[in-house]
Amino acid sequence: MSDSARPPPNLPPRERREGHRTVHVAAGVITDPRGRILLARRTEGRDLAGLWEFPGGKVEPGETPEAALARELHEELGIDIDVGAALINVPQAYPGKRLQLDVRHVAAWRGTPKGREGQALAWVAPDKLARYPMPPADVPVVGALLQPDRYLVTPSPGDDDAAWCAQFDAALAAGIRRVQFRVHGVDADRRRALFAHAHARCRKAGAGLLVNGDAALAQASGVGLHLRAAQLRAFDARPVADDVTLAASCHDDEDLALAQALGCDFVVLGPVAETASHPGQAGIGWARFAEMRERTSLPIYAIGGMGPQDIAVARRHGAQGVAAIRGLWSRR
Ligand SMILES: Nc1nc2c([nH]c(=O)n2[C@H]2C[C@H](O)[C@@H](COP(=O)(O)OP(=O)(O)OP(=O)(O)O)O2)c(=O)[nH]1
Ligand SMILES: [Mg+2]
Repeated sequence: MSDSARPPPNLPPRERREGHRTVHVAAGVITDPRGRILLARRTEGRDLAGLWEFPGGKVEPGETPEAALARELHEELGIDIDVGAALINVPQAYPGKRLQLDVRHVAAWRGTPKGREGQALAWVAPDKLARYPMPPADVPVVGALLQPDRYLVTPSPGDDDAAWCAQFDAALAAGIRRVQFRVHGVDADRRRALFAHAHARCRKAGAGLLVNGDAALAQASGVGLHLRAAQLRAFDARPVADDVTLAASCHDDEDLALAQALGCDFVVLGPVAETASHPGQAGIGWARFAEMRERTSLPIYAIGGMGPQDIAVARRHGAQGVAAIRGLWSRR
């Protein structure tokens, strides 16, 4: 191999060996007045045949993703569209290629969608999307459509449990809908009381609650379980029932693979940036985050120095959104 043909050395080993090319694809979330979403079934003879996808196709050289989406939806469905807000851009490794799946909302459309290339179409209610088998890159897309973009991890209460409870309520009032209960440095009675508060308030707000590390408490109280990275190696099967939310903290490719194998619903990956709790310790950065995201088919929250202001950049790197303690804990 000549020097000029050699891929850049900063790519991880697998990509370097296989010399993956990147394919940019623009796809659209088309919603009807009843809130149903249009899926198309990939036809026989193509890659990922038989799987359901968000309509769209490859961005041609020199074309913007917006123009590509409008062109593809005209060609494939016979509709004219106005491109809306970006939903998520998912980097995903497929055999022999790297996909960048750039998904936009379709703000408005004219015409009646038809499968002009022989593909089956389905209008699917959001809560039924999981019934449609999809390519790996679409799992984070469905996550971005259905699940919260912020995941609050509770701080420890120090010596003021009342203030902790008040701030917990303020976070829910500010729109937090997914919470990991994690408190250190309190005895069992205080912990029980703080958990009871969190549990009652989340139920009332319709927020999902997960407890850090404690499978028994999760089972007994009917909340989700968030596994610490070290716990990923302690289980060889999903430690809670299928209808109980399971999540995990991940730091590297091996953690991500274990979390996916255990059947996690989502994971947290980082630290992406430097955090107040580990000053001077650099994060992995967005490029590395996206690289790890490529080999996982799960919604992934970015953690480490994150706050609401980072959600947009997180989505551009394939993240579900951000997870944080300080960055999401309301300041009164
Ligand atoms: N449109 C679309 N493609 C997806 C999704 N998820 C996913 O992995 N893909 C992959 C499948 C393909 O490898 C690639 C899209 O390429 P494609 O072959 O459909 O491209 P195209 O519509 O331009 O059609 P073609 O003429 O090149 O066959 O992206 C999705 O939700 N929508
Ligand atoms: Mg297509």
